[in-house]
Amino acid sequence: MKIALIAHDRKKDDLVQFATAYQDILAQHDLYATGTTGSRIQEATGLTITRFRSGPLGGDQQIGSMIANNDMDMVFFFRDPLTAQPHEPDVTALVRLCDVYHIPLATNMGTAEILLKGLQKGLVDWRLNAERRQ
Ligand SMILES: O=C(CO)COP(=O)(O)O
Repeated sequence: MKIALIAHDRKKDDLVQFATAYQDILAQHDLYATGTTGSRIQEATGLTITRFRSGPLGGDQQIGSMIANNDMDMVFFFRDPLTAQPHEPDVTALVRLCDVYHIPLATNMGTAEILLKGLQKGLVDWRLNAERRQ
């Protein structure tokens, strides 16, 4: 499975904590992240992560491009609902593409835990068998 990990600045500690707690599961998958989030998780866990640009510099759009190419299976995007982002249109676009392509998306820790436990139990395997859409 290809999994994207993204967090806004005030949510990065949460995502690092999450990735640390579940690193054994995450290590079994191909991980992608926006620039700064990826660095933080790599430092904390040693997980191998393909890093894109920082979110405000296009990283959200790079991950969105993978989704549009049906090349991403799950997204953990810990958004900060209390801080305006300079690249808000990119944030909205990424969430929208997840909905367009039926990509499981967790935007907070509560959903993230359920999603990852579901992944571990094989509940998301339908993605691997699904017809590739273009
Ligand atoms: O801004 C982001 C998501 O919208 C995240 O980008 P960084 O991981 O580079 O901080």
